[in-house]
Amino acid sequence: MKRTGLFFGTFNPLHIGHLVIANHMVEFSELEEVWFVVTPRSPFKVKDSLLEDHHRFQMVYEAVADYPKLGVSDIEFKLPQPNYTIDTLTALHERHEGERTFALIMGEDNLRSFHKWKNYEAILEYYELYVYPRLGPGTIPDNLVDHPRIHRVDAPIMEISATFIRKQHKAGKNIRPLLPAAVWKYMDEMNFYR
Ligand SMILES: Nc1ncnc2c1ncn2[C@@H]1O[C@H](COP(=O)(O)OP(=O)(O)OP(=O)(O)O)[C@@H](O)[C@H]1O
Ligand SMILES: O=C(O)c1ccc[n+]([C@@H]2O[C@H](COP(=O)([O-])O)[C@@H](O)[C@H]2O)c1
Repeated sequence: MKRTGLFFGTFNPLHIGHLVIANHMVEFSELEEVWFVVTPRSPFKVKDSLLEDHHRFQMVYEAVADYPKLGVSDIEFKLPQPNYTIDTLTALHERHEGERTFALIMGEDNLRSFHKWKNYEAILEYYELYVYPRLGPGTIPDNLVDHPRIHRVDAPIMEISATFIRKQHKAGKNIRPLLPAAVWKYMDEMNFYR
């Protein structure tokens, strides 16, 4: 059984913040591989110049091509929207039963609002959570502090966002160092976020 960490996001586009976290998890936690799960529509997010699913998928695919322990999943493309993580976990579990065990990777910011996720208690009952530090307001609810299924991993804090990248790229700023080379190339050639 392979222990697979799942890193969910819209990845519009994938940036080095995402890549550093995923790589850190796979090198410095019990996780043996990490998959980026590209989400068509996140429950609490408004669509802001969201590229088509296949373009976001392709950019992740190319960015992780030479990272043997990293992968990308399109499982949510055919699931109902908005995409609730519990439903995706169930679908992945069914598809890979006996072959992989799945865990969730999440920033501290998401852990602070995790109690608003669909069936979050069920997620915690069946899956491990690997949490990395993230700046931002709010506190972690008492019942989630020291929870036996929540593991803290001391990954570096990289405060960049895809929103910043899209906005500044549109404004003509050079944001190239914030993107994996393959993502930059794809985005530039396709004239995205202009
Ligand atoms: N710099 C970062 N460091 C660590 N985690 C991040 C970083 N940026 C985003 N994340 C987290 O990675 C996951 C996937 O990110 P997602 O692409 O959905 O958001 P984003 O990069 O913040 O994009 P946007 O600005 O479009 O909302 C989310 O859980 C998000 O909180
Ligand atoms: O399942 C839920 O209720 C739920 C609520 C909010 C977010 N999520 C997942 O968390 C991922 C990151 O969310 P966000 O809004 O921080 O980009 C997103 O891609 C979803 O897969 C899931």
